[in-house]
Amino acid sequence: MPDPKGPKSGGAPTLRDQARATALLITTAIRADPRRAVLVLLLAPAVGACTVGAALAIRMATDAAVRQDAGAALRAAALLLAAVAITHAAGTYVSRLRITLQQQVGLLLDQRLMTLTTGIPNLSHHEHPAHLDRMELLRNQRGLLGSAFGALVENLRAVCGLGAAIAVLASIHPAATALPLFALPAIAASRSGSRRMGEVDERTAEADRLRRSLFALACSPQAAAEIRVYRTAAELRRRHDHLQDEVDRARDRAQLRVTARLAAGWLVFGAGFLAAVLLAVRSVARGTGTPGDVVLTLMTGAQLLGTVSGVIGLAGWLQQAMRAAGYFLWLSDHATAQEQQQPPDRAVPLPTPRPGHDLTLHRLSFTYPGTDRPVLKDLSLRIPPGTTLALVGENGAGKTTLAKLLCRMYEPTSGTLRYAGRDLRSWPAATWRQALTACFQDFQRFEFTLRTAVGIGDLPRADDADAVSEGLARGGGADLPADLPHGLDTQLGPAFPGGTDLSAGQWQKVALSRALMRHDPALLVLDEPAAGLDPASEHALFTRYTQAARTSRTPPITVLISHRFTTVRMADLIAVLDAGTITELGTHEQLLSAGGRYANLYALGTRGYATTDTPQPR
Ligand SMILES: Nc1ncnc2c1ncn2[C@@H]1O[C@H](COP(=O)(O)OP(=O)(O)OP(=O)(O)O)[C@@H](O)[C@H]1O
Repeated sequence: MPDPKGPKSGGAPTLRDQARATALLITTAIRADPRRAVLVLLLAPAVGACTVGAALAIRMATDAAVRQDAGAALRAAALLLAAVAITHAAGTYVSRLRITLQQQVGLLLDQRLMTLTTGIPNLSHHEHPAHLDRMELLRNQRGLLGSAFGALVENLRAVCGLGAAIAVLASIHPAATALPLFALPAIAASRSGSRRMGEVDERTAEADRLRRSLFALACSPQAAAEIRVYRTAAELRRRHDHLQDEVDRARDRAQLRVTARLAAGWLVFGAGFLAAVLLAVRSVARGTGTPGDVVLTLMTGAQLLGTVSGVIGLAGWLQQAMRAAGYFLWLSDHATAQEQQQPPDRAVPLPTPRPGHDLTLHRLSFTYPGTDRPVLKDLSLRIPPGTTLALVGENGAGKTTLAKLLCRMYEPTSGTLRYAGRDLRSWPAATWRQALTACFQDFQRFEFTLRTAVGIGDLPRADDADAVSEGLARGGGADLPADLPHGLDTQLGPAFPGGTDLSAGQWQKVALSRALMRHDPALLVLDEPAAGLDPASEHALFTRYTQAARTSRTPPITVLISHRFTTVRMADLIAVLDAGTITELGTHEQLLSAGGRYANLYALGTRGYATTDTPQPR
């Protein structure tokens, strides 16, 4: 597979890639249904080879008719019946088995895909620009993974049919065995055509991804109101069509060249076919061949034509399917590479971190992979146990990025994050995450029941009504069950029959309650947790939260990102982030009396202006 960290390959899968993809498909089929897989893999080539049986029987029948040999004619008829019955009955049986098996393979690979994509310890495959197009191709071509196995089996069947046809031609005239060679230009044209079309797919993947995202945007319920207010429907359509034209033009141009080459290849095969028939006719004229040989040449040639065009059609399918399997293997390699960056297993694994220790940033810098602009620069900071640290700063200052690093969605480019004096990388990311909980700025609206949407914040207690009610009380959502038609068991989300949609603030309360489900986390990250809450709810929530933290025996370190200064001022420690560096650090009172940036932001914020981006009143 291509370098998992590198850009798109832009070329055809290598032989090694194809061998790996074939092995992946066969082993998956065997794992999915061993009996069916073995039957299909044995019967498909046998059925392919039997396809020449009918042609052989017709040669026998023709020669028997010329000789007026009734017995031989009867034997030929029996052979014809058997060949037709075996080829068609067994062929249908193999096709049915193959179709069921390819569905099973598709499902198994879907399951593996879910495990792979959610198991990667960081977000590199979702955010790295070089990976986005591949992930998009994998998502779009995922459906081909199951049919990749089908394509493999059908190719096996066709290739065995081809081999049998060559053997039959050899029995007529040694020179006739060269007929399949005349199919090579058509096969080569088809292979290079599939490769070219694959390259076009990769080249146009970005435009196609953008086109799809415009389509999704135009159809999304979230964007519906703004699209109407700003009357952007026509503009969205124009941009969508422009991208579509770009993709279509590239595909049409490539398709034209591919078709021209294919036509030339078929002309060569036609010439070879004609030569083989002339050879058979000449043999009859010279008395070295029989009329049956001419019939057999015609039938085998026609069959070869069908088989070769089948192989060509299948080759396109197979190459496309192999490409999809290649993207799967790329993700699998990427997951392995990311896994290898985790600390090696210890003989005695480090226990999950417990609250009650310092969290320190030591000369921490970070640049997003695939970019060259540092977003965090040389940050050093000690956060004592139980401290609520508020991060403030203008949009783009790097606050969310720091939150992502704390959750190990990325690792620092240089410097370290330490907990209890240990580099966070001493723990596998999954172990570190057991010690933390978080509510993100772009939190997910999980359309489950209210109980589950909150309860999954602490899976072992997800169904425990008391634990969920406690989480709701902590997250400011105590009144939600009473407001909803079926209390905790209300299905959330408009997409479900009987589902109830929530207001933006109510969804936020669900997300916050989910984050506050866990007992005793060492770290709590709250990134704009109250942006959707009304000021009274927000104030009540944080007053309750800070009081609870101060009286708890094991309060977590809380990292709070907020543009609301009424909330920020409640924090024990405030850090002002500006273009990736900490410019001010202290308590609310210390920073106010320093009269610097924080004091300025606070004055604006408490006058009702959330950030300095908002124009100041004159
Ligand atoms: N996945 C990413 N890849 C590359 N750059 C990114 C990525 N995510 C964020 N950035 C860049 O990192 C910088 C900091 O972004 P970040 O989201 O951390 O800011 P922030 O302080 O949280 O802003 P806000 O207050 O608007 O939420 C921005 O310039 C942003 O463009």
